Amino acid sequence: MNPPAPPRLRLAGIRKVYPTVVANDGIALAVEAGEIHAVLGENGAGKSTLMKIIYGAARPSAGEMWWEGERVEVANPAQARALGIGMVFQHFSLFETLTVAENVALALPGKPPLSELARRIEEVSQHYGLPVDPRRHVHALSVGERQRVEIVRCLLQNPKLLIMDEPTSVLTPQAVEKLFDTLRQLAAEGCSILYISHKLDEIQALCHTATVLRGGRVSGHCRPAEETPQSMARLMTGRDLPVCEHGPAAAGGEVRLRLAGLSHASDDPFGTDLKDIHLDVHAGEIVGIAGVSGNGQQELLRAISGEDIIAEKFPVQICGVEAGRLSAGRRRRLGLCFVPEERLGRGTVPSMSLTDNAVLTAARNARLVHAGFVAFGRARRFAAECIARFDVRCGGPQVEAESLSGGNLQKFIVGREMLQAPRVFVCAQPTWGVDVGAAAFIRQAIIDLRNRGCAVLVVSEELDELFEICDRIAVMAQGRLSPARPAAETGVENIGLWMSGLWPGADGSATETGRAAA
Ligand SMILES: Nc1ncnc2c1ncn2[C@@H]1O[C@H](COP(=O)(O)OP(=O)(O)OP(=O)(O)O)[C@@H](O)[C@H]1O
Repeated sequence: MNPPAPPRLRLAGIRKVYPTVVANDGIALAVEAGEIHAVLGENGAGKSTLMKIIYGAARPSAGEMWWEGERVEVANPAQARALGIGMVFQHFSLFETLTVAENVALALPGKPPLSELARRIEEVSQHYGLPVDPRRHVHALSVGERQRVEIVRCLLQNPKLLIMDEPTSVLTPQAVEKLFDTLRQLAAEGCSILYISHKLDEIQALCHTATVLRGGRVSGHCRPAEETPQSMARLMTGRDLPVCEHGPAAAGGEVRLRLAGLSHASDDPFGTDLKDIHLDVHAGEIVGIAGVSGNGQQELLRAISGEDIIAEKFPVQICGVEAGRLSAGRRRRLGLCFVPEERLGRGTVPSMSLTDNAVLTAARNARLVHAGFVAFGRARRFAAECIARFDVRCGGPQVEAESLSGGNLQKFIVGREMLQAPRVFVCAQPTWGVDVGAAAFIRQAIIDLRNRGCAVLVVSEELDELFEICDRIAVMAQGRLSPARPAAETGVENIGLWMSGLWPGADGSATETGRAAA
């Protein structure tokens, strides 16, 4: 009898030390051909670091990697690709001004003629049900289409192992289903898949096996189909998931944020113009905005936060002040705090420390400036309080924002804004990339903020999240906003229908019922 084939990938004793943290510590892992293997763990558990080591994008401090029975050292991604390892990153790595085919050409060895490449792209995209037009420019593609390009680019190299780091955070539920079909087909053809996600129901639906990391070490293995999301969360965190406590909103709070016929043309030729948006958010309530991204949410958030100054004062009113022409700083002084969707670059300056990043938005509200000078002691204490209260796993207030794992940076930004005791809190995608325990914590913190009388506006693509925390929900489609309905009086299906722009009175002008409901 032949001895069993060695696993496709085997890791032994992988260790990675960063200056302030041991990100991976003695990690062992084996993946067989055709296996879809999840890597689970809280934010900062070391998942992305481990994937980068396998893909040659980070060098381990110690440990061994075996590929189909052979000991290998992967010094860079080109070597990983030559072995047959492909990776789709959490953040896209495409050049927007190039076409799909040109982007793909950049990742392939040699210089295949573009016409030949276009034919191969079409072949692969047809075979795996991933429609992609090789001639289109990337800037004109939706996020779902861009992700298909990333996957097709990997598949053209016939990978034997595909690594996917949180691939579904930007996808609609329908696109997730399609992606899963593709991944199942790949696995059936013998490709191994390493899959990272915080969405435990997705892991259950897709993955055959799972390795759980905690604090950089392997804390367990499981078969997701035999677990529940709760039991997997317990394996990751060592405790039960908290349940959100959400009572009814206090009635009769004053209007803190009013959008009064807000129209605004987007600066971006591929952006969405805002069209006659009406909405009131009262003290002591949470209003959610649902919708597929790219329907004007970014433009709306920019118009509210002051990143975009609009033509007139009255369409944006914050705490009774007509604020449409005020700068972002002046709006913050009125009591507005804001969490943008993009963590690095807009939410924080990547190369600055957490303390300095705290000063950037909390200087006035948290009194971090005294007599015109930054009070660094206070700023450090503020950042340290944020780290402690929001359980931000990092080396301390002095570390650079870019050294935090995605979820921990999100917790820091949300904490920094909430600790300023906002009167109006506007938050985009509050739990993007955040682990289940931290997501429950952030949702409860938003509810507590509302219970203390803050007016809260949450923009999220996750309908379950909106239904869990919001008092009223509106939908954004093609630059328009539907009436906001009490969450208890509507359902996922109804909101899903409205996402295509089909709400009562959606004929181009806000209706009286719409305005009354808003
Ligand atoms: N370039 C870096 N420099 C310093 N520390 C880093 C760097 N990259 C990661 N770390 C640290 O290593 C630890 C593990 O981070 P990693 O990104 O692997 O976690 P993760 O499990 O992928 O988290 P998330 O789910 O939030 O993405 C974290 O404490 C992080 O702060």
